[in-house]
Amino acid sequence: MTAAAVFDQVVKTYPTGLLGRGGVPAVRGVSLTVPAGRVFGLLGPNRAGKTTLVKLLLSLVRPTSGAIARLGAPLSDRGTLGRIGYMHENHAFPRYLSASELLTFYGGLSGIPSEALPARTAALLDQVGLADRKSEPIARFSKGMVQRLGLAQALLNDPDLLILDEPTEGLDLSGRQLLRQVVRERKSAGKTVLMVSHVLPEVQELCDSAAVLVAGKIVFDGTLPDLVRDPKSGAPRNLETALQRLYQSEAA
Ligand SMILES: Nc1ncnc2c1ncn2[C@@H]1O[C@H](COP(=O)(O)OP(=O)(O)OP(=O)(O)O)[C@@H](O)[C@H]1O
Repeated sequence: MTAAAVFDQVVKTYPTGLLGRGGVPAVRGVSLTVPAGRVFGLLGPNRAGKTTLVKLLLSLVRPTSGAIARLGAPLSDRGTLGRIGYMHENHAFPRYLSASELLTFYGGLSGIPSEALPARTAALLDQVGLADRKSEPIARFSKGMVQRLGLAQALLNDPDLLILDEPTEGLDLSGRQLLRQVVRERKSAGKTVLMVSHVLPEVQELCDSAAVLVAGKIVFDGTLPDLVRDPKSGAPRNLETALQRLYQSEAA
């Protein structure tokens, strides 16, 4: 099975300062494979470079060096973007649109045939619990409602790779339950989910494997059971303890 994403020695330094002479090293030589058909967690402290890796995969920023394969093709193959769904950590939807209009707009951009759009948007709004508010402007939505809409938007094209960046931020208990259900359904359908999250119970419950990024470098890449296993004694630890140890490797 083709990997959903392969990063090979990827470096991303954001240019800063006059004429871009300075630079923020966000990703420093990352080699990583996100297997297809699995739920993969991307973990790490703030500023570790997680969102930058996601932006590189989505061609929102360009790598400084290294190579990236997206759904089995190089980044230059833009067609693969149509097979990805992205739930952003901070949605910037036009607030004058209604939920229904927004999904219709994005559905059109994703190439969904216009005759199929009404049924698709209605089904998704129902799935995320917004059917009764579908005609109201997004400006009237709570944060959790916008998150639900963001999830619906990311699912519009039935993506082979669903990328969730801090998806549970602002979601209430039923919203979190919905998200868990969506992730499980994607996996059962053989699709890949790449999840950036600081919410450890969700990571532990949903992810098959994970990579831990610290200061732009991978410090762990493996299964969840391996992540929580104490390297010396082999005994299982809780995920928070395991991550704290890894995050301390930042200074190394
Ligand atoms: N456009 C940009 N220009 C300059 N520096 C940037 C830019 N975007 C991100 N950075 C820097 O790159 C580093 C990694 O940022 P990134 O957003 O990838 O981290 P993250 O792991 O997603 O963090 P968080 O958990 O806080 O969301 C940080 O030092 C950040 O300040």
